[in-house]
Formats: sequence, C-alpha cells, structure tokens
Amino acid sequence: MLKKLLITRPIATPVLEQAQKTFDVTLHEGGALSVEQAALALAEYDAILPTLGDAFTAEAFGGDIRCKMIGNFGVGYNHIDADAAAAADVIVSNTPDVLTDATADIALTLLLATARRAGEGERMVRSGAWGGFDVKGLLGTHVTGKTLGIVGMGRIGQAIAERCHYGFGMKVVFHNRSPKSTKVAALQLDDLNAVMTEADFVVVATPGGAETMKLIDAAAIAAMKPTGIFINISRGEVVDENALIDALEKGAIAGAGLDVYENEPFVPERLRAMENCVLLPHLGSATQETRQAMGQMALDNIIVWRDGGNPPQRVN
Ligand SMILES: O=CC(=O)O
Repeated sequence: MLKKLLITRPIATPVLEQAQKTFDVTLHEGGALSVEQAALALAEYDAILPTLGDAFTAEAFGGDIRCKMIGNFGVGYNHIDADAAAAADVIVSNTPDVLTDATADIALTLLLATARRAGEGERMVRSGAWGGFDVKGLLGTHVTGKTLGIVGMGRIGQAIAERCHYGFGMKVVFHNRSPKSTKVAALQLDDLNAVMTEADFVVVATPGGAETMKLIDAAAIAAMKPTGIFINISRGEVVDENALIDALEKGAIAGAGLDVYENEPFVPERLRAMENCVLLPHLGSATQETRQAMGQMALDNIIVWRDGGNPPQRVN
C-alpha cells in the first residue's frame, strides 16, 4: 500500500508527478492550513509536504498523530514547531542551499531599488507623470563603496556579502550569534547595534523563530544613520514592524526594502503609503528553477524516510 502524502500547495509539475507515482497523494488547494486543518492532516496522513503559512503549531501536534514525516518546502520552518514534532515522533526536514542564490538576489533587488528609488520612478512612468530627464529629480544614493551591515551571516547572508563586496566594492560588517569566518572580507561585530550604526544598508538574513523574534527592535532601528536603508528578506517577525514604520514616518531612517512582513499577507497601510519603501510579496525563492529544486528536495527527503533512511535535510 502506498503511503498517504498530503501536499499543501500545487508544486512544480514534474515533482508533483513523481510524488503521485510514489505516494497516494492528496493535493490541498485551499491555501494555508489553519491549526485545525494541520491537526487533521497530522491525524490522517503518513507524510506531509507543507510550506510557509501552514500552522503546524504545538497545538496542532496535541491530538492523534498518524504522520511520521514533514518534508517542508522552504528553508525557514518557523511555521512548524519542530520540538513539538520531535516529541510526537515526527521528523521535520527543510530545503537549504537550493534557494541561497535566489534569496540573495532578492536582497540585491531591494537594495538597489531602494537606493535608486526605482519604485517611485516606476510608479511615475506608469502614471504618466514623468516629464522627461530631470537633472535634480529622483536622486537616490550611491551603492558602490558604501558599508553593508548584515544581521545573520548564514548561507544567504554570505551570498549577499559576496555580491555586495565583489560587485559593488562595499565594506561588509555583520552580526551573528556565533563566531563566523567568511570567504569575503567582512568584520564581525558582537554588538548588533554597532552594525546598525555603522551600516549605510542593513540587510536582515537571520532565520525566524523564537530566538530571533523582534531582534530588530526600536533601539536597533534608532541606532541606524538617518541616511540608512533597511532591508529584510528573512522573516517579518524578526523586526518590530511598528517601530520600523514609526522610524520611516519620522524620517529617522531613509528607506526600507521589504520582502517579508510580520503578519503575511497583511501589509500595514502606513507602510504601503510610504514612497520610500519598496515592498515585495515574499519573492525570495521565487524563480522557476529554485521552486522546482525546493519541491524536489522536500520530496527526496520524504522518499528517504519512506525507504527507512534518515532524511538528509532533517532539522529535528
Ligand atoms: O522564505 C522562504 C523559505 O524559507 O524558504
């Protein structure tokens, strides 16, 4: 008998077809799973391939559990309580590495778009308000030679540092919980707020979850230069979103480029109203190649589990 696998979103067709040949697949097409739906899924399926937004909280693991394997689609798994899963004998895996380049590229997209006011310019052209080449219009800030501050120097942080250092001659300072040696010349500072103070551009690239919840608080934002630009490509919950909005409204910092939000897909109106913010809909890993590779990696981990092995990207 084939094992029962729930896939919670439509994934790349070749991966879905392989899954359908290997498992008794149910494809959930109704969007993110609520806690109740996650609990039902844990009771009904042998394995689950979920993603961001599916609420596998401690509460979801509180009832009857048939599931033995959750192969998460995504490197971040803060939507899954991995400790509660382990206590319930459920293995959790994720999809690191395959999305490093795509996510670093989105950080660069936001960095350049905020520095060079590309969002404002694009809106001006589309609205028909552009009056021609303007010597003093929409002047942004230079990126080349500036200082980049990275919060969280994991795989993605390092890929961002390399792009900025080799591509734009930027000086790199960073904060990381543990000591980190990097391929690119970069200075680790123990004090988070020292990174915030020194950087012209701050990029947040930490994992989400309890340990980094609101790591970037009002004091950290207040430490930034008034000309500083803040970029977040990690998880919205790492930042005190209200404090960030207050700082932007007061002009305490110059701009923000965000790919993630505290309560996705909700994006506060105050943020949407600001011209100096570039706002993307969580596109970090959104290339065809990357999303297919993520699906494949999630499925491969589930297949290893089905065959009695230890999934290579196991996180709990
Ligand atoms: O944000 C996307 C991911 O964690 O893979």
